[in-house]
This record gives sequence, C-alpha cells and structure tokens, in this order.
Amino acid sequence: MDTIFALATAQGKAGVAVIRLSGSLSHKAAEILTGSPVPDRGMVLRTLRDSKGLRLDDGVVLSFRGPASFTGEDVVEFQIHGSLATTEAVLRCLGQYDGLRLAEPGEFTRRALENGKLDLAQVEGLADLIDAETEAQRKQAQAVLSGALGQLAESWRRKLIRAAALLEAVIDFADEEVPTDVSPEVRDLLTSVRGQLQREISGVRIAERIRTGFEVAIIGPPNAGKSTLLNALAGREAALTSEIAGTTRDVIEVRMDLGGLPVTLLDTAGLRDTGDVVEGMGIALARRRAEAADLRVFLTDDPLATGIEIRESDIHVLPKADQRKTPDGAISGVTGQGIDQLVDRIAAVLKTRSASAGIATRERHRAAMMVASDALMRAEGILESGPDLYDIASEELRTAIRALESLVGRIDVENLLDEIFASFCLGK
Ligand SMILES: Nc1nc2c(c(=O)[nH]1)N(C=O)[C@@H](CNc1ccc(C(=O)N[C@@H](CCC(=O)O)C(=O)O)cc1)CN2
Ligand SMILES: Nc1nc2c(ncn2[C@@H]2O[C@H](COP(=O)(O)OP(=O)(O)OP(=O)(O)O)[C@@H](O)[C@H]2O)c(=O)[nH]1
Ligand SMILES: [Mg+2]
Repeated sequence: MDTIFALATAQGKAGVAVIRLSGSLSHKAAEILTGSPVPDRGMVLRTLRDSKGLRLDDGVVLSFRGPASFTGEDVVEFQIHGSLATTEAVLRCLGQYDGLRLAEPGEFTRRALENGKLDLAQVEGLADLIDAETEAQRKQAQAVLSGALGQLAESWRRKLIRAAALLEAVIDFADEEVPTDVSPEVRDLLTSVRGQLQREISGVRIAERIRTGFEVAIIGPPNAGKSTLLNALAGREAALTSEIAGTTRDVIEVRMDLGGLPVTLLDTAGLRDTGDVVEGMGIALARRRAEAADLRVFLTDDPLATGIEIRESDIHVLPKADQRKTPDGAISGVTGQGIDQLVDRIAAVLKTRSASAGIATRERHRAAMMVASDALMRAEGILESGPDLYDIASEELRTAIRALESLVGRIDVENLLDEIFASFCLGK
C-alpha cells in the first residue's frame, strides 16, 4: 500500500496549512524532511528542509502510529505557514520521495473506511459535514458522522437475526414436537423494526432538503417588487430591477442561511399574459420552478390570478407596503418594512417541516430501508400461513438483513465507493 500525501486544508493563502501523510512511510518521510526521527505519536516543532538541506519552513509535526489514527495507518501531519509557495515547496519535496504519491480525492477517508475506522454512512456524514454551510446541516451531518445511522441499523439487524434464529429453530425441528409457538415473538420483532424503518424512510425526503437546501420561490405579477425583495433578503444586488414590467426573465438563485436552514431563494419572471416570446419563455420557467419549489412567497394583491395552485404552507404578502394606507400584511424591499417578519415566517415553516427529519439523509439510505421494509412486510404475510413456510419467511429476513448491512457498507457497496469518494475534496 502506497504512502499518500496531500494538502488537507483549503488551497490558497491562510495562516496555517496542513499537509497530511498516511501509510507505512509516513514517519520515515517526516524524519528525512525534518532531519531527525519524529515521535511515534505526539507533536514536535521542526525545521523542514529539502534534499539539498535548504530550509523550506518551520512547522509543527503531528504524528500518529497506526492503528490509532484517523486512517488506521501511520499518519504524520505538517502544520506549516499557509502560503501557496510554502505548501507547493513541501508538496514538491514529498513527491520526490520513493514510495510516496499524491492522494486521490477522499483517499484518506477511504482508507479509514477500509480499516474499519468509519462505516459507509459515517463517510457520507463526513462528506456532508465538510459541505455544511448552515447550523442545521452541521447538526445533521454530525449525527450521521457520529455513527447514529449505523447504530440504528445494527439494532434492527440484531432483532432480525433473533427473529431468523427463532424461525430456523422451528425449521430444524420440523419433524419433532415444537415446544413453543415462536410466531408471536417473531411478529413483534418484525413489526417493531418495520415501524422504525417506516419512520426513518419518511424522514429522508426532508433530511435531503436540509442537506441540499430548500427552494423558496418568490412569485407574483410583473413590477410587484419581487427582484427588489430578493435583493433586500440577499443583502446585495443579485437581480436587476426597474420600473419596466417584465424586467426579470431568467430565474435568479441566491443561497442563504435562514435561521440555520439552507435556502435557495428564487426570483422569477412576473406572471402575466404576454405576446413577447422571450418573456413568455421566462414565465413558463417561472411556473415550473414555482411548482417544484418547497415553499412559495406570493407577492401580489391577488394570489389566485397567478394561476398557481396555492398550498397550505405558502406565504402571501402584499407588495409595496410604503404606498399603502393600511400596510398590514404588506412588505417593501425598498423601505425594509416586513422583511424580518417574512424571514421569520419562512424559517418557521421550514423548521416545522425539518422536525420530521430522521437520521437517514440520502436516497441510498431510503432505497436500502425500502428493500428491508418490503421484505419484512412479505415475511409478516408468510408467517400467517404457519410453520410450513417458515423457510421462505426466513429468506425474506435475510434479504432485509443484507439491505441493512449495505446501509453501513458491510456488503454490496464496492461499486458505490468510487462515486461517493469522487465528491470528496483532495486531502480528505
Ligand atoms: N490535525 C487534524 N485535525 C483534525 C483531523 C485530522 O485528521 N487532523 N480530523 C480528521 O478528520 C478531524 C478529527 N478526527 C479525527 C479522528 C480520529 C483521529 C485519531 O487519531 N483516532 C485514533 C486515536 C484516537 C485517540 O487517540 O483517542 C483512533 O481512532 O484510533 C484523529 C482525528 C478534525 N480535526
Ligand atoms: N415604492 C416602492 N417601490 C417599489 C417597491 N419594491 C419595488 N419597487 C419598485 O417597483 C419597480 C419594480 O420592481 P422590481 O423589483 O423590478 O419588480 P419585479 O416584481 O421584479 O418585476 P418583474 O421582474 O418585471 O416581474 C422598481 O421601480 C422598484 O424600484 C416597494 O416596496 N415600494
Ligand atoms: Mg424582477
């Protein structure tokens, strides 16, 4: 196994940069680079020098002896001054050592997975944690990274193994007098696991929104002040505004942190009948995006006139509060009136929805849990027919157990790994 190295911190200027090595040559490489042996495990301050003995930088050296490290292998980290030139020079020097090569994206984490330091769900949690931009995303990713999904899957798996063992006992003693009827206990186990699976399955959709962001579309007639509102919410001039009706044609997207939740705000073309072909294309696009959005903010006096079907949680605000005699329920992107309340209302709706998120966060998790749940449902049905069909029920339990094992990457995931690790940053 090669010893790999990479910049673990982001590329570019920074106070400190971390270069990480993993593999059996890590400590040896650190010894060559710093001129004397580094501890098995610990921290030292050293001068790093190139092959000619010329000084590269002063750095803190952290060393870990496998298996007690992030990857499970020997690991060494150099914490050096975070300039492009310093990191380049140290990386170039490491690249000249025999047996060392630059890591591929996600390769450190891949080794942690292969060495049993993380399960597959934890790897996904780690990827999400690195991508996290808001508090809700951070919390969700931390839960997965901590191994919560793996633990849940393991508790289900144990129950199903117990259920399968009960059935097997009956199958093995088929010709003899069976002392007890196992079916009530088996049924209880299956019902309990299936109930928890259903809860987790139904939480995945919303957990995915937390992971990738909620779409909130601002819709209404031309000139209502949609783009002005978007700019006020974004705190910058993200969209063009003008007194001419039909200014916005493309959908303008702005990513925001709304009360800890990730939101993509969509500014859309004003909805009206038009003879202008290009404006008509913009309006059709606006309708499509509004339909698909998680939440819509109607900025209009007459929501029905938009022709968009109103959903219960949609928000309705009246335009141009500053020009009204009674500004109740109205908003103004120009004066800022009602903006804070609108943000609170959007955040409140999305927070309520977020509460139903479980621990599972991905379509991959949902698909595996569906396979398990479906198999358990079939097993429950088969149990009704009595001991003669217990072998078939037992087979269904094995299907469910395998699906749960794939959740944490025990089996059946080789083909998934490349895809998951391709999305990792270099150095992770
Ligand atoms: N400098 C540095 N900071 C970092 C990381 C890192 O790799 N390097 N991490 C990287 O993601 C995160 C911390 N995660 C880590 C996870 C496990 C081990 C580790 O050495 N585990 C050993 C020993 C445990 C112990 O001593 O208690 C083990 O699990 O056996 C280190 C970091 C965030 N901060
Ligand atoms: N008085 C007042 N004028 C506003 C307000 N919001 C927007 N305007 C003005 O109304 C005009 C239209 O604003 P936009 O934000 O471009 O309207 P829009 O809804 O995006 O319009 P389209 O892109 O054409 O659909 C501009 O001249 C804005 O300055 C407001 O709250 N009060
Ligand atoms: Mg506009």
